[in-house]
Amino acid sequence: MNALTDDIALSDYGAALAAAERLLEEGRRAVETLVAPTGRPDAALMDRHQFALHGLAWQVAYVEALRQTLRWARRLAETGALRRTEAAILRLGFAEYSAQLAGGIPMSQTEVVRPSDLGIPPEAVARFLAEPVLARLSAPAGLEAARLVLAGAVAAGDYGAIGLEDEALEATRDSFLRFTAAEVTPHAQDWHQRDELIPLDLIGKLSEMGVFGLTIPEEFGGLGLGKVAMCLVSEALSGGYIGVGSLGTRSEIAAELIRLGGTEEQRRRWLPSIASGETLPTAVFTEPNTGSDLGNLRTRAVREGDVYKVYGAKTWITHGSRSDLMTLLVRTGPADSGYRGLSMFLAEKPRGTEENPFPAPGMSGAEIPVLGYRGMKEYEIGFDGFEIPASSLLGGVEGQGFRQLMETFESARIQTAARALGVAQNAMELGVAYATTREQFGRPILHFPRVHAKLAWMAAETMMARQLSYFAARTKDSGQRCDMEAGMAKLLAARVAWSNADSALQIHGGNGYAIEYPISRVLCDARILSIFEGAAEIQAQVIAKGLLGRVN
Ligand SMILES: Cc1cc2nc3c(=O)[nH]c(=O)nc-3n(C[C@H](O)[C@H](O)[C@H](O)COP(=O)(O)OP(=O)(O)OC[C@H]3O[C@@H](n4cnc5c(N)ncnc54)[C@H](O)[C@@H]3O)c2cc1C
Repeated sequence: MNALTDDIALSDYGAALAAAERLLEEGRRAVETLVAPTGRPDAALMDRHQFALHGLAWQVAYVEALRQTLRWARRLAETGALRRTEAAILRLGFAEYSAQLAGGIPMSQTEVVRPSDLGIPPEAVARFLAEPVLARLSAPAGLEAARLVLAGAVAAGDYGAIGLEDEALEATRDSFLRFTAAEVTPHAQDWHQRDELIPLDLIGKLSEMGVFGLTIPEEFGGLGLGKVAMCLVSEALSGGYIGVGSLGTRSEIAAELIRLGGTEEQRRRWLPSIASGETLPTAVFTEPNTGSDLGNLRTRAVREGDVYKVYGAKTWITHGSRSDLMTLLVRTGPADSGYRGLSMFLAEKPRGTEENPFPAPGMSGAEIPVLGYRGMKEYEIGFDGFEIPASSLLGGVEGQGFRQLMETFESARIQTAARALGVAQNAMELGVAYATTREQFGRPILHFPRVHAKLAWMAAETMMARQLSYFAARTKDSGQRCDMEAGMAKLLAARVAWSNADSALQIHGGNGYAIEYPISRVLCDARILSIFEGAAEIQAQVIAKGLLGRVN
């Protein structure tokens, strides 16, 4: 306990959390008045008051991040493992998020949502700020002391204990961190600059380590691990290169789709070869005119005897060419059938080459050059009579595709949060390395308060987003619905990845803008995280809906 600075005890943090929960309750009530005047949320009012609604979602995410960070600190304290590093994380995190809850949360760089935007009365904010521990938490001297402790720790390679409760998980994490340091980090910048596919021999090594079958049940050839393990592995690999940490994403999506929605025959046919890495899947959902609003997609599959013929256009398909199996979302119902007319197919395809990316009758396409997130390449794909056997309809029943996909979103978003944590960690480490070696005005730039404050905040917020993500993973592992938790984890971790990358690049000065410096890549990689797997605005919508209940 004496690791805690300024005599702020864990019970004081508990009081700060309770005050934040009361403010959140005020926020919920205020937003309900705006969007649910009759008791049930109204879709038109939710659109009209979207800024307030999404502000509420961010409040929820902040309060949950505080709750999970305090839980983490309490567990460490119980085992005597709460050191000055972790205490500084707790201090900075609580001080900053409390201040933002009262003063304004940046939903993006330009959209700061304030309590007044939600309709929270000024008296409620005043009551929150009157909580005695908040004034102590935000005392400048104590905050600066915490920043110095944390900046000193990260400069020595100590980013805080992550507090896993399971030794086997610690071992898994360590082995993947070692693998990443040896096999991924040294090559990442080269793969990015050359815009190359990640080598197949690395994919072979990942297969041997079980990356593609982590969460697939043992009876189907996987390791049968939970989503917490998935987080640790995804984070470790993404900490070297997001492309490597993302190789497993498509396998995770396909395996979840098949495990939950497939027939027994489809499970037996596909899960073992996905688990072994022999089958590389690709997720084929987005279309040129349909991204966030997937329920309106237009690519259609028409039944002709024993086959379906597919017509239409897809885009942004990651690993589209060098993959063997498409999880393909198309319309089998009439054009106006909305999400109820969608079906999911497990469509086999041959692997392509650079010269001929889609060597299959009825299929064509081209690469989309991108800023970052390289290593698997993105493609637009056209279908003109591409044939798939009727037996490849997932679950064997038409019209289930949207529901089947929704079932996988929680898992995919948790995995994306973990990828974001890896990118955030990578950015922070690059920032630390530069700040400790670059000298200006006769000293390492780390020693300037504006530089060490950036690093200390990166360390604090990365840990908070990490604890929130592990919480979402644990909730999923416990078998509960967790679309809100997964959305919060993805929302926050994606923002942290971006802000860490931006701050670390700033620390690099002009060199950060040079393509040869890895931070320039990490900045590009970080930017995608709040767009795909549900844009930040979509996550906020999901969280707010989850909080307010069924919509009229
Ligand atoms: C590098 C990369 C890889 C990808 N990989 C895949 C893949 O493998 N498979 C696949 O199927 N797709 C993939 N995607 C597509 C990705 O999932 C979509 O880009 C994403 O869902 C957003 O869709 P959109 O781009 O059509 O944007 P739109 O849906 O057009 O949205 C544009 C912007 O509008 C805002 N917005 C949209 N709806 C709302 C709303 N309701 N409220 C408030 N604001 C809103 C958001 O700011 C959003 O970013 C990938 C995309 C990229 C860039």
